[in-house]
Amino acid sequence: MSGPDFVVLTGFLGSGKTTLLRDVLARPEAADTAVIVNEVGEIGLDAAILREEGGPARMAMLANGCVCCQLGSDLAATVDALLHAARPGAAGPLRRIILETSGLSRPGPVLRQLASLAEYRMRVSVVATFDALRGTATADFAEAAAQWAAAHRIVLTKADLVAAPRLAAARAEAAGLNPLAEIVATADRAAAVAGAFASLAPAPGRAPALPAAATPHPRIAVHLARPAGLPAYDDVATWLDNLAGALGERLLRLKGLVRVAGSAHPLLVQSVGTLFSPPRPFRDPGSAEAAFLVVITRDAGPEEIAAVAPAGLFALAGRGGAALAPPRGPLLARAEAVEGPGPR
Ligand SMILES: Nc1nc2c(ncn2[C@@H]2O[C@H](COP(=O)(O)OP(=O)(O)OP(=O)(O)O)[C@@H](O)[C@H]2O)c(=O)[nH]1
Repeated sequence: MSGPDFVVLTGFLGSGKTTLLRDVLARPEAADTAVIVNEVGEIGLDAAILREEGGPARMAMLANGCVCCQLGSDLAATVDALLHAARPGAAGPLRRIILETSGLSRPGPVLRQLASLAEYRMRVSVVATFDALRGTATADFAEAAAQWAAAHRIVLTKADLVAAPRLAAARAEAAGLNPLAEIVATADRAAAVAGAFASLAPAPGRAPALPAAATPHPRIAVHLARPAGLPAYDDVATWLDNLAGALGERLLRLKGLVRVAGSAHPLLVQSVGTLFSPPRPFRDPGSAEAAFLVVITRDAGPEEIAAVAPAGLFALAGRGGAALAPPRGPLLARAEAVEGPGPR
């Protein structure tokens, strides 16, 4: 049996995370939702209603049964406390936990902390806000680029402040930055709020379409890598390791299905930043022939990826900016296993 959905709500400073949270908490279906916020005051909670002072998590029960909790120093302990908290009058177990992260944080380290809670079998996903008014203006911040690239879903905010053509353009920008993400782009605020936190549908086992034009920001590139043949597992593992080492923080996201010699099913391979989920067989029948990796990078051109050893393992197609920065060389922080979201 699987546990609750765990949504990491990310997005740059001022992009509308707290407003989105406040709006979802006002909905009747939020009764089985818990939220973890950095600043209790942010969503208009009176600190005085927080009833647990000494425990690992300070909590408040909202009128509709939703639990609100302040992030403690230890995320795992906070989540643990939430899942075990008594909820008077609540119908059943929590169905969803939403963590609002700081506007200047990257999702990767949060996902790493969640890996220690694997026993709860939560379905973890990353939802990022994208300010329709500002668009890609914040993409020069490495954190903003990392947030969008990590997202399974990107929600356009401030749609009420822009005209329909700008909303459509913003949708295309978001899709161009991360073709793996589902995009919620609607001027209907209620639909946007509901869509932002709905359970994610499984993704088809095929490569997403690359944007027809360059990505909407010159420093962010989306590459489609296809294996040149049927590689050995060890060669793919070495290539991924070398890619993470060569790009370091410039590797924003990687996801795909790769057939390897001796395996009946393609392997689902994915990372958020350089944090890799353990590769696992992807048994979707429609994916038997699938073989592709989508690699989203910042300041890294296709030639740099093509040079990763073993060279020639993948053939590259790419869209995006030129390599602006020289390779930084292997980072000490290496790929680390995280329990990522399921195949999508
Ligand atoms: N008109 C309009 N204003 C919005 C919307 N979303 C957010 N805002 C405004 O934008 C500002 C920032 O919104 P927040 O929700 O606080 O953004 P945030 O991402 O939580 O910001 P940080 O906590 O600083 O990272 C506030 O003044 C909000 O009222 C929206 O959909 N429409």
